Amino acid sequence: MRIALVVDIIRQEEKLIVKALNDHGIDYDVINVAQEPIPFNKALGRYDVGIIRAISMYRSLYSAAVLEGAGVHTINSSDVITVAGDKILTYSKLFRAGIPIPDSVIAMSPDSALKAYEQVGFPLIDKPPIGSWGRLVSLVRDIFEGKTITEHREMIGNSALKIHIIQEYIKEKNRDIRCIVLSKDELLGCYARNIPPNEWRANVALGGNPSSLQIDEKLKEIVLKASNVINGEFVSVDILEHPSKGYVINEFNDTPEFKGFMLATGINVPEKLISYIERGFS
Ligand SMILES: Nc1ncnc2c1ncn2[C@@H]1O[C@H](COP(=O)(O)OP(=O)(O)OP(=O)(O)O)[C@@H](O)[C@H]1O
Ligand SMILES: [Mg+2]
Ligand SMILES: [Mg+2]
Repeated sequence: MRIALVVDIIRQEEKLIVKALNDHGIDYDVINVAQEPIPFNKALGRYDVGIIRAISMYRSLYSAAVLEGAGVHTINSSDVITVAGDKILTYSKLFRAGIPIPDSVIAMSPDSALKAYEQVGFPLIDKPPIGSWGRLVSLVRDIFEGKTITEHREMIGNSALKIHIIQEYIKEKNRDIRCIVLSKDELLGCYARNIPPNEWRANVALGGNPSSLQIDEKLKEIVLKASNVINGEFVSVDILEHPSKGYVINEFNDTPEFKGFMLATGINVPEKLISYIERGFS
């Protein structure tokens, strides 16, 4: 077995994956796509599996696509990255499958965003379809803040960031829930991320404080159902707790960070991932 580990910036997570590969005595190459070009070349087929870990969504997406061209099994696949990396595409699949998501309106210009603000009502959340670590996820409390957000977004030179997901602000608990799923039907675990002072977001990157969580049947059911819908092979899922709807799926991530998860659950994620690959994806 030979593995390609695709990275751009090497985080603690990638170091832990390398350690698990070494512990299992598996042959691997680290391909840093921030430095090395990758050819459409059948020789890439020497890899059985590509573990896709670039921080940049587009680097991940296109690396997966090039490896798949040579017949490599990628985790995650370019199809999964396309959907999970884009919150609107994710919501489309989940909504169609009847899986609860935050009530959301999509606006594609500043004028339509201002209309959507009125429809949804303040306070609300406005975020772009693409992004991570909570960046640009905005709490909009009134029309003045809304006008500021729409003007700023319009100045960003990236088409996807000019699109607005305008959604209800779900503030039932001062936390969100993060789960990791492997192979679509194994829920590795979940933990709570508690929102720090002077924040509305729970991201660990923003100071969110990980704590352990009892997983109930409803949580397990919605997470696995949603993961099946988006076909995620190794994904993380963010869940919000809604006062009347119960659990709602906020988003998926196709390149899960798992430092906080390991701290809160004690579950060795890279070990599970490499064992799953070694078993032949079962
Ligand atoms: N509709 C909402 N209601 C309440 N809080 C929200 C809502 N949407 C986002 N948040 C908060 O903001 C955080 C970041 O939002 P989200 O997960 O959508 O963005 P992200 O940048 O993709 O995050 P990640 O780093 O997990 O990829 C969430 O973890 C949650 O705490
Ligand atoms: Mg995300
Ligand atoms: Mg998130």
